[in-house]
Amino acid sequence: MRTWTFAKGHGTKNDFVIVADRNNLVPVSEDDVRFLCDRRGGVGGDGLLRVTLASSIPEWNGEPGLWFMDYRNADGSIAEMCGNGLRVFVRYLLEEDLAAGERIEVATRAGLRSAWPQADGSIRTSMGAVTLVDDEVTIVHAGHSWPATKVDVGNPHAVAFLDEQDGEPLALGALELFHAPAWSPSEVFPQGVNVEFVEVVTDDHVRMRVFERGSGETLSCGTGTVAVAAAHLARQGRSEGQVRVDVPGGTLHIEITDGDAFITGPAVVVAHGQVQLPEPDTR
Ligand SMILES: N[C@@H](CCC[C@H](N)C(=O)O)C(=O)O
Repeated sequence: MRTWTFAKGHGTKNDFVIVADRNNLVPVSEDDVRFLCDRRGGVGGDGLLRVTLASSIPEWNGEPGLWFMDYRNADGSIAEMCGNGLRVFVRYLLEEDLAAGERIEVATRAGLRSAWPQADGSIRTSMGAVTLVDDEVTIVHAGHSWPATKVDVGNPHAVAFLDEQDGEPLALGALELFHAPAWSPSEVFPQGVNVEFVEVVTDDHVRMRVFERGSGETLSCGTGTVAVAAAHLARQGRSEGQVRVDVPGGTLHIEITDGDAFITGPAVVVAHGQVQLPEPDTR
């Protein structure tokens, strides 16, 4: 039996198990991640955030004195970036006195990201460049089809805007039945994809639901809100602007600029504890 210390946090109810392993000494298997994220058999979360020094990560070849956000989806898969996870990661660093200051830099698989804790308790983060890919894709499932825009936010997204023909916006019961493989055909998204369904409120305000690669439907996806904001502005012929994005778990404020994107939103650590991981042959 392995006993690990963990914390639990969330950003707009996109929730994460947080495990610190300063020198990256304790291996974490896909089974371990699935166990930790299991809402009935484990701690429960949409993903795992491992806090480790960038200098201990062989794939990181940037500045060494930073903390590295090692993010895993609930199914154990590795993702390049997690927008909500980044704010929660920074909240954890602050609370554990592992970082301080007006600007905190974090190493991630998608590169260096910055965070600015705000006076109101929210955290603003940089998300890097957003790329809208020209070729439109079609998401097809159970008799419905939606044109979608491919957006890269360090990780892959397909953004579909709903209209009247879809019935009551964002209340399509059928969405509950979706599974990621149904709308991530391997020839279009060989690495899988996160899919956002969007209802437009105004030119600067949208609502969305998201089905995340490796986690299923979640109550929020930070990179997804950035993808949606960029696609929403592009439909208006704009490449920059600010968009309020409502997700089932709350609201995030997105700013798209030339060459960077920013998320401002809440991030909290809600629990600390110890968890006993089963040995591989006793799961
Ligand atoms: N919830 C995250 C995104 C997590 C990774 C995603 N599921 C993927 O596989 O790309 C966010 O807040 O951005």
